[in-house]
Amino acid sequence: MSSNRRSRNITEGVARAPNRSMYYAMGYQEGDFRKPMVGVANGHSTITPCNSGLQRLADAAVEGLKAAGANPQIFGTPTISDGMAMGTEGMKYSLVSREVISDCVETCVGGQWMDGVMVIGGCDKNMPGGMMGMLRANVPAIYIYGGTILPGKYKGQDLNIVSVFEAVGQFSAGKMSEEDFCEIERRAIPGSGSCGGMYTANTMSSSFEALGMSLPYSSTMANVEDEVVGNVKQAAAVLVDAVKADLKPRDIVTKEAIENAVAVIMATGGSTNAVLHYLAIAHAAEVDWTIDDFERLRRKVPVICDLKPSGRYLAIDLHRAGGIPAVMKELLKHGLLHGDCMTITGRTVAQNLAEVPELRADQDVIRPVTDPLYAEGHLAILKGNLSPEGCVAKITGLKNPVITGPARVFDDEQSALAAIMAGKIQAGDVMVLRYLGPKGGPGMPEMLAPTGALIGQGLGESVGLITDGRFSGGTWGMVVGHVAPEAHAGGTIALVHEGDSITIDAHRLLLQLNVSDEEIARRRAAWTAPPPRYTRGVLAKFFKNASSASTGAVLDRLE
Ligand SMILES: CC(C)(O)[C@@H](O)C(=O)O
Ligand SMILES: [Mg+2]
Repeated sequence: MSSNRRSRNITEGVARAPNRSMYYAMGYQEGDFRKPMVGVANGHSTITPCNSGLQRLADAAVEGLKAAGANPQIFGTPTISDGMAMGTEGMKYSLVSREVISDCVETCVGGQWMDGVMVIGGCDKNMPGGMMGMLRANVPAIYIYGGTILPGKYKGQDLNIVSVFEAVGQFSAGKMSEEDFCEIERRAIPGSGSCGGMYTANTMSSSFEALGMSLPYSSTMANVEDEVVGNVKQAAAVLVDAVKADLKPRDIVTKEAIENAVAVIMATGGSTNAVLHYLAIAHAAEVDWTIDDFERLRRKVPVICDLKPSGRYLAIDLHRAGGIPAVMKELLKHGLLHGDCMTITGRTVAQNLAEVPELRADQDVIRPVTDPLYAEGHLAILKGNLSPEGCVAKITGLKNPVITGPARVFDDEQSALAAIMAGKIQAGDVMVLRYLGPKGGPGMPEMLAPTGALIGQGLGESVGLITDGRFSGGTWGMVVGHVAPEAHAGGTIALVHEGDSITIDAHRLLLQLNVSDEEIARRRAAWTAPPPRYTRGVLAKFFKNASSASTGAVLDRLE
């Protein structure tokens, strides 16, 4: 056992007799105090299908760690369900839960002097929250993704959660029968596992393989399949080896590793949330990374995976086509990954990929770099007088990459959704959803309800939507999120009047309010910040401490 065994701080020496005595109650025997103590951050929860299949993984983790000669210590991490909270006040707690999870991991690992930790999660924020906690604690660690969900089935159609959000728009526009609407609602989510497209959960899990912090093939497994249990057992042995080698997360999560992760996110068409989360992950890792780094990578890395929301396939189809290793092998072959990055396996990216077969000819989920879906990445950083700090848009596959139109201004999500459902939003409009940022929301909620309804009504290509809030990984269309500075911080988005002309230009990466500087200055002089929506509890803490979306909306930026 390497000299770095941190747990000796709580278990060795005469003075630690009272501390040790507590461990005997946990079944420790004399010899156990020389073994590494490894935490298992168990995200199991019956709140949501994303996390309802995790207990058997936590049980396998305990078994695997004991077999590898470690003392496992299970502790819980919470989750909320983005899919259940979407469109409600509850969605304000979604990004907050990222911070709560990272605090849980950091607190338990630090408080108990753990020698290593395995974090097991499912829903969207579990992954970034777990990674941030692992990086802050910086003891040998591995991430276990609970696994994606299988598709629901109806009338020969593969269904997933985004099918239901889009059905709301179709049904409200009279484009779907009530029977179909109700059947889609009932059948879209067939069991446990995280949302099935390349939405936020699968985006973050896939990127962790590229980051080097989870095992090859693990990020696209289906939760209901037995292979996820085998992955946990293998991960337990790998983690104990990493503890012995003192291989810590910050030895792995370097700037080059983050570039690998972002390259895979671009190649797979991943969620806009990845921008926010990798700004936060880089901050936790003390890696020098800014919002402009995404644009540098976007220009280099093509979209080579045909995945929902804007493509055809689900994460399970990607798994069956070769998984993230197949994507990484294709990118490495074309010099789009750093092959020398160390990974949790103790081997480099290139060594991990050496045995991975070339792209199979019998699949069309993953395309060769030489014949991509889109020659450049999809996650673009737009700037302009509406978002001088930068904001995020998915810009591939847009029929109308440039839109200039009258602003339709809403200071909350519910009134915007009501306007869409009532048919009050027309083609050519640019919806402005504001006071939904990190402070204004607070909690920077995701806007899948309005964007899904626009798609369902067939307005996804003709109506622009900008917000200082976020989007779900299931969002696509002419939508721009993370506008910064946010309205509550006095950003220009707060000064937009109904009917103002706004331009969203995906070619020039521009988000512009077409009003004179003098008029904007006059409006700014007259603007005052509204009072905080919450004055107690986690939302008040988030309001007080959250940094701008352009720096990850983190709570521990001291400068
Ligand atoms: C409900 C979804 C699709 O999981 C969304 O929350 C996301 O961010 O992807
Ligand atoms: Mg989400």
